[in-house]
Amino acid sequence: MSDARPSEAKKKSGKKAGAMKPLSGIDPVALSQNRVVIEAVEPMIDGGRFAVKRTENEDLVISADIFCDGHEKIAAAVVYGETGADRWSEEPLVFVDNDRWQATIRFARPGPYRYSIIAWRDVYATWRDEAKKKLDAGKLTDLELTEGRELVDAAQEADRGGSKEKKALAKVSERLKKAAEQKDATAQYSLLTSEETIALLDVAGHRTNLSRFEVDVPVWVDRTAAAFSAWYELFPRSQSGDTQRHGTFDDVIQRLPDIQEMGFDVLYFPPIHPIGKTNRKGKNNTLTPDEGDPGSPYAIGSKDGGHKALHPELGDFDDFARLIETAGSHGLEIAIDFAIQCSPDHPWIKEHPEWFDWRPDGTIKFAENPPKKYEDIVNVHFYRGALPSLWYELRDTFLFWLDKGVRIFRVDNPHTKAFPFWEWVIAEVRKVDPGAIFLAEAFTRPKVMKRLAKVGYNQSYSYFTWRNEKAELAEYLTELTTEECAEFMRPNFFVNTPDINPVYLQTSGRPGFRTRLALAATLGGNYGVYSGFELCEFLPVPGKEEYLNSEKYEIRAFDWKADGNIREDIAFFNRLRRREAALQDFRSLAFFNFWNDQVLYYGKRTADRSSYLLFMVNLDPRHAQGGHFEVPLWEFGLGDDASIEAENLVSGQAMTWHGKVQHWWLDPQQCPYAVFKLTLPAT
Ligand SMILES: O=P(O)(O)O[C@H]1O[C@H](CO)[C@@H](O[C@H]2O[C@H](CO)[C@@H](O)[C@H](O)[C@H]2O)[C@H](O)[C@H]1O
Repeated sequence: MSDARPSEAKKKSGKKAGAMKPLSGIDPVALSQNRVVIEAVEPMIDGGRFAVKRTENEDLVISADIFCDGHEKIAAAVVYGETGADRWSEEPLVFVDNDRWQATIRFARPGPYRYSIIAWRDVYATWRDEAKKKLDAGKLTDLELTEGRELVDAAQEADRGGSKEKKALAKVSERLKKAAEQKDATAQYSLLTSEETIALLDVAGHRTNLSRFEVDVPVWVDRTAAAFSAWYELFPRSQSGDTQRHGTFDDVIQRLPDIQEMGFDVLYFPPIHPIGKTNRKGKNNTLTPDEGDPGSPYAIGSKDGGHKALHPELGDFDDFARLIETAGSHGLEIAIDFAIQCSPDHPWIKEHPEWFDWRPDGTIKFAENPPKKYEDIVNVHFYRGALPSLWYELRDTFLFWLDKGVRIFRVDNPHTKAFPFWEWVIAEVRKVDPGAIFLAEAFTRPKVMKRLAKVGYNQSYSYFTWRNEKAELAEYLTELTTEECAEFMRPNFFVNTPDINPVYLQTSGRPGFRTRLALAATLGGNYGVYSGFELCEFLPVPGKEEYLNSEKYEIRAFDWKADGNIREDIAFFNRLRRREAALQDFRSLAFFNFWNDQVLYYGKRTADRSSYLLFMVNLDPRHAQGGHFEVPLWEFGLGDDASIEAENLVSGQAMTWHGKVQHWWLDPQQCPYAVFKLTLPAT
């Protein structure tokens, strides 16, 4: 049973070993400690370079391939704790299949954590296994019992367990000795295999050939809102109800009950800072503004201040504080835009010329996101003279707004800024508030979007806005929910934005708005709506995805309860999201068969099936679509002919589906979606 140590082996062999100097430089004694292999650890991002993301109390299922040479038993555990903490916890890994082991852990509070895996040869379990086989074969000898007793004795010397366990072990050892003196094999065997002795050795016994996975895998834990939230975006200046009067924070306060009624969690504003005059844009993105045109709020900075100032016509910091507080009392958290760019009138340009990229003719290039041109703003530079002073100023700007009660930041165009800056500044802000949330507004190449999520962004804009067909929706959602990116990237499914008036919505009428709402609210953990969506606003600048008379360039007024609105649909889905746990886990998604390419059919569920929802969405806004579909009876352990209760959550009608194949019909003029809650029939 025991491993002969090299010196003992040499003594026993009686021969003189050759020159014991490794030619390869590899010390065989040190290497022999790595008998237990730990590999293919999941989840882990880029070898541990970036953190896996979870929310507070969300399951983190960890798995790894763990094995050892020979046939001996092994044991393994996840060790985990807060980054930098002195003491970590331990959770045993359980063998699954094919050398794969698994454990589930959770973290209760937002912050940085780490986990690793340890594994060892479990010589005591191996002894029990062999002793049992011999006992069953009637061949258990004194020798086996002696080996068992030696393991208990050796455990007393191990550097594990406390004085309580050591005392208990000494007692077991004493009892074993007595039984051995009395040649009582039965007593020895039952004591050596008793639950008490097993538990004692578990806590205090040697861990032979203990291996530790070489990486302490980082895990970032967010508050729940990072993964599950419904956003509503509005321009505060358009909330007065009068195009001739600039809206104020108090006007926004007046609108809070209305937004609460629709059930949103986050109320997000485009920039609320002073707006520059130089190169100001006029209505419909023209470069010839009329006197009195308010300009794009993204053209930040004027004589009234920059990123730490408020647009004077919106109100002052007292008004803003009142808005934050009142929003909170309506269950709404305020998110603001963080757009690192400057109007040519921004105070930074004079105060910190070194932060900008001056051209030989003494000008600064205006910003663009090809093919879009932003003639009214210039970008800062992130290196050279801007490093590190600009980085600290931006960090302090985030902290400034944290101090004002803002904890959610939608960051404009982060892919055009430096990745290292984001990694640094997000870490800095999280030191002050681990619950701060950053949403990356980057519509760019997939790998760039993923990198932003890896360096710390909690949420990401996505391509959802342009995925309309059944196959492309299923393919995109499958990627987001099942591939590696699901461990670190959380999309926010915006149905529209002030920059995106999707062609589908321009052409689909009210049914299309209801369809896109149903998809975003039920497929997305996070989803968002830009105001006007509830009114089915769709008028585009001809041939473009831009809204005609966009609020980006003028003050608008809306009748928020105009006929034909879809506020009830929005409220329905937001209520459902809050009530049904199945909708709160973005990844609990499965697509099922509906034999019609115009109907997307999918399910969301909790692990215990206590919340199990099915969704059918007609993607064709013009025609009724129907067909046969499969009821996932197998998910409940039922056969194809079994029955299941299905409650239609749209109509409230309860029904029983008998058998796996059923039929449904979706008329977009009536309702383009159906939602069913499944439960097993009462027995
Ligand atoms: O470039 P994106 O498509 O990611 O859009 C975001 O950033 C733009 C620049 O900040 C912003 O554009 C708006 O503001 C500009 C500066 O004032 C202005 O020139 C553009 O015409 C206007 O659309 C866009 O709104 C934002 O979402």
